[in-house]
Amino acid sequence: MGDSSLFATEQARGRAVYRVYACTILAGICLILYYRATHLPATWQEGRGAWIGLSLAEFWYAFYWIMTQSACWNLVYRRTFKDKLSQRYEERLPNVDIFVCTADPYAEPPNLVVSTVLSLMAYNYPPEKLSVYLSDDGGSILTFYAMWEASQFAKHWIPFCKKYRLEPRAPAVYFSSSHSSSEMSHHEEWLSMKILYEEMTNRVDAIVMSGKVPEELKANHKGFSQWKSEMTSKKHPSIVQILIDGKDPNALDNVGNALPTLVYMAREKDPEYHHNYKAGAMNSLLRVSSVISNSTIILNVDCDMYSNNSDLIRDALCFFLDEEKGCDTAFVQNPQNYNNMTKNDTYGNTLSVMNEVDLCGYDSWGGPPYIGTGCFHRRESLCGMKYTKDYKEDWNKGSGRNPQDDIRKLEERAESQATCTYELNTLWGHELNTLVCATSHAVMRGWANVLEMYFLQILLCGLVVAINVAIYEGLLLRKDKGSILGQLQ
Ligand SMILES: O=c1ccn([C@@H]2O[C@H](COP(=O)(O)OP(=O)(O)O[C@H]3O[C@H](CO)[C@@H](O)[C@H](O)[C@H]3O)[C@@H](O)[C@H]2O)c(=O)[nH]1
Ligand SMILES: [Mn+2]
Repeated sequence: MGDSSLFATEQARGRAVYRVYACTILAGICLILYYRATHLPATWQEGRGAWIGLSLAEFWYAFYWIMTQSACWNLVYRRTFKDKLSQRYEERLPNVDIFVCTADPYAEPPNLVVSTVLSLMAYNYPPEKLSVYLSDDGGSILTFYAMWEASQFAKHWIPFCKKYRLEPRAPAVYFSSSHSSSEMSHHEEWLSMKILYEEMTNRVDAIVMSGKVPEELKANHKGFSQWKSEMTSKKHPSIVQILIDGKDPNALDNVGNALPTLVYMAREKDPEYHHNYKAGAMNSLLRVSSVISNSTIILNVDCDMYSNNSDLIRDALCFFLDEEKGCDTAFVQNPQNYNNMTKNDTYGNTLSVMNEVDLCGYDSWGGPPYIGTGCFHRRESLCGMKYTKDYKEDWNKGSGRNPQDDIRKLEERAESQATCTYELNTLWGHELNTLVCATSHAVMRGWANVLEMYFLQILLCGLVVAINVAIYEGLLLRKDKGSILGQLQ
C-alpha cells in the first residue's frame, strides 16, 4: 500500500504457528477418517449401523472444520489514517445519514433510544453534514416525546462532549462509568450536566410509565398533533417530523454552533400489508432521507447499541474516500460488543470469536459479511447501482433542498415515501435494497410467521436427527453395557 493510502492492511502475527497447528488437526482428521473407512464392520457384524453413523458425524465435522478454516487462515487488521483524511478532505467531507431503528417503547425504553441517538449526534463530524433519523415502528407518541427531549438536551450535551472530548458519548453509559471529583477542572459543569440529564430521563420515564403525554407539553412541538386517538402501533398513517433542521440558521447549540439534523419517522402501518420488520423500516428510511438530506453515506445503528467511538465516521470514510481502493468498497462493517454479560460468558454471547476472528478472517477474502447494526453503506450500493471499476462518486451530492423550503411541505413529501403500499409491484426488496430479503427480523411475530421464518432451521434439525438415527440406535439399542468401541470391534 503506497504512502498516499488512507488505510493500511496488516496481517495478523502468529499465522505460521496457527497454520502448523491447523495442519496437525487436519492430519488427525484424515487418520480418523482413514481408520473409519478401513475398519468398517462387515454386513453380518453387529454395530455396522453405529459405525456408519459415527463415520458420517466425523465426516460432517471434518467438512465443517475445513470450511471454517477459511476464516482463520489469514486474519487481517485495518488501520486508518484520519489525519491524512482531515488534511485532504476536511473542507469537503461527504454528508452522512444515520438510521436508528426502534420498534416498541416498552421493550426498548425511550431513554435507551435517547442515549443512543445522542451518542450519534455527538460524533466528531461537522454537524451541518450529519443527519440522524429515528424510525419508530411502534408509532408511539412516547418515543416522539423522548426524541423531542433529546433534541433539547443535545444543545447542552454536544458542546460538552466536544469541549472535554468525552468518550463514550452516550450519556447513560458515560455517567454510569465516569465519576467526578472536586479536583476535576470542570467539576461544576460536569455535575450540572449530570443533573440536567437525570432530570430529563426522569421526565421521560414518568411519562412512559403514565403512557400519556400531558397536554401542556404537547404545545412544545407541532409534531404531537399528528397522533390521533384511534391510532395504534399496528395501524396508523406515516409520520415524519423534523425535530432539528440542520439547514435552519437558528438551529444552534448553547455555545452557538450548528446542530445536526434530527428526524423522527413512523412509517405507515396497516395489518393488511406486511411491514418486513427492520428491513422494511430501513427501506422507508432510505426513501424518506432521500427527500430531506440524501447523503451519500449511510450508517445504521439498532436503538439498543450506542457508539463508543466518536471518530467512527472518519474511520469509515478512510475506506470510502481512499483514492485507490475506495471505489471497491460498498460497505464498512463494525463489530458489535455487548455489556452486562455473565462473568464467564458461558454461552459465548460476547461473540468474541465472530468479532476477533471471523470478521478479520473473512476480510482477507475481500470483505466481512454484513451483520446488521453498525454498518456504513454507500447509498448507491443500496439503491441498485451496479458496480463498475471507473465509477466516481459525487460526494457533495445532497437532496438539493433549500433552507427556505416550507418544512411541513417537506415533511409531507417525506411521509408520502413511507406508506405501506409504496413497495407493492416494485423492485424494492429485489433489485433495490435487498435488505428486505436478507434481514427481516422479528420482534412481534405470530406463530404462523415463526414457522415460516424457522422453516429452514426446522428442516435442518430434522436432517441432523435423521443423520444421527444410526448413532441413537448404537447408543440406545445396544445389548451390552460396555463402551461403544469395545462393542464394535
Ligand atoms: O419490526 C421491527 C422489528 C425490529 N426493528 C428494529 O430492528 C433492530 C434489531 O432488532 P433486535 O430484535 O434488536 O435484533 P437483535 O437480534 O438484537 O440484532 C440482530 O439482528 C439485527 C437485525 O437483523 C441486526 O441489526 C443486529 O446486528 C443483530 O445483532 C432493533 O433496533 C429493532 O428496534 C424494527 O425497526 N422493526
Ligand atoms: Mn438488539
